[in-house]
Amino acid sequence: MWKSLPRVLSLVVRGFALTLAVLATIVVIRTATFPSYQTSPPECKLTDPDFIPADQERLSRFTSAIQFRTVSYERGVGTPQELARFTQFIRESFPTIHGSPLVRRDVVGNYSLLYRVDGSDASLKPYMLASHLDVVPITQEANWEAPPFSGQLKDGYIYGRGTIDAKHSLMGCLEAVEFILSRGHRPKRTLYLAFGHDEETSGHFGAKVIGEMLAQRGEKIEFILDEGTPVGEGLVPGVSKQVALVSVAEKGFLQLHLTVNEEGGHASMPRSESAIGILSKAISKLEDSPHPNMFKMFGTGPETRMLEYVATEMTLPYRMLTSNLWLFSPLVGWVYSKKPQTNAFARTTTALTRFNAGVKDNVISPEATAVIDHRIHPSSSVEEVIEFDRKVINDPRVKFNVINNMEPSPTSPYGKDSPTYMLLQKTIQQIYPDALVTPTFMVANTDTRHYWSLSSAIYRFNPYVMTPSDLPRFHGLNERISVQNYERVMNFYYHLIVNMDEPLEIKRHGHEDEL
Ligand SMILES: CCCCCCCC/C=C\CCCCCCCC(=O)N[C@@H](CCCCN)C(=O)O
Ligand SMILES: [Zn+2]
Ligand SMILES: [Zn+2]
Repeated sequence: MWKSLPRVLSLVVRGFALTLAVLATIVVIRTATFPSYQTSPPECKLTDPDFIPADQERLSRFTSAIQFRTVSYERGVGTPQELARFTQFIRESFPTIHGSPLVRRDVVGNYSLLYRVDGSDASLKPYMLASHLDVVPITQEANWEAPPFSGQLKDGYIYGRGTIDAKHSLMGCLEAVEFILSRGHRPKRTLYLAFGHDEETSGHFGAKVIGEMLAQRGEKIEFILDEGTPVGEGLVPGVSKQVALVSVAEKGFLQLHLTVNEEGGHASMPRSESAIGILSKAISKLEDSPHPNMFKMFGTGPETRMLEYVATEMTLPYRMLTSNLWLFSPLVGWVYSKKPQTNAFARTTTALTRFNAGVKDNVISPEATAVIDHRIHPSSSVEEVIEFDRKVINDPRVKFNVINNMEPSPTSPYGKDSPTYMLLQKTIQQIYPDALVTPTFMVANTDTRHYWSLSSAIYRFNPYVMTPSDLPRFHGLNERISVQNYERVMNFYYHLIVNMDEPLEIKRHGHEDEL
């Protein structure tokens, strides 16, 4: 038996080498032949006279919009007087829209706005552009480079709460419609503009009511475009070109309230465990046990499609990994887990957002509570997340209470078979001729959850450029937008509305073979 050992070892080594050689060959072939999902930009860009300039008048309207302190604090707790003033400002600032016989304006839930611009061809299904009037509260006001409700212009940027979330798209849509109507143009297809007033606190009194109202009217919408992911610069690992990230789905969420009740008492005679200690251990376990990495689970959801769409444009190492996710998805998953903004695409995330306990320095608190904010990956579910957390905590003294939840959204159609996705892609390329376009999903939430029954084609996209250093400005310090980006925003919506005059099914602009 020992005599044959060298022969067996040699066979094993050869087998191993052969397997490696076969794998390497497959990897090389796939890297070299991986398909490109990109199309060349359309030739017909709108020319100068057809371009909306970010002139003094438009910038001043945008600045004024930022100056309204339309803050949403908690569900049902907002700033009604500011909202009323802001909607009045909108009415006065866009006289053509508000005076047009083609436009119907409904005020919904006291402050939200729903506009219907009647198209000339009633046989076409309407589409909808959405945004919101409200903003999140200010933090660290003293550290802002310009006052947060000033709309101050500084070094080519407009500063203020709402500049990127999301008064840019609210005002951009209105500027585009005002521009089109003031030129005497009537769109072929009916267009809705839906602007909720409490998106930042879940849209319960705004978008939800708009959704119900349209559903009651029996309205079916061709496609919906709301705020969302941006044109990323340096956001997608391995891609140096700009990447327009079009969210075709949205993560779910689960806000969990955890409570521990134990005996309290005098701080001089503590028991071995306290409510605070038990809850601290529980949430520390949650932080130490992230939910499964979907890349490592060989995911086939939007997270992998997002990468495959830009694979051919990646630097060689990333290109090789992405063209061979069948082999390397665990490695890609590991890379993505390293940064918060990419980790959010890899898994269900766990954020510990509140921790409350104790009333006095020398009193042992009988109760400790915490809030966990999970954002649920499209391939998981609310039930799976609760089950996972219970197993990780594994302590019956920690009581679970679901505050609020939503399953991940359905995925909207994308790619060459979806005329609406291709129309968005074409419009994006008219504004960003050098950008790649890829489907992805939203890691945060939007008002679109209230519109699921109205349309199966729901997209979330912000037509401005963002770099990694811009991400903390979302809900954060020094929120700002460049004048150049605001101009792109207005022109994106304008181009989109013009493009919607073409029949959706028909291939356009000499790119027939690509559509
Ligand atoms: C590999 C690709 C890497 C991409 C990098 C990340 C790109 C992400 C960029 C932007 C995401 C911004 C998210 C903006 C969210 C705006 C919506 C929002 O704030 N929604 C709130 C709703 C709150 C409702 C109450 N529960 C939220 O989600 O908290
Ligand atoms: Zn927003
Ligand atoms: Zn927001």
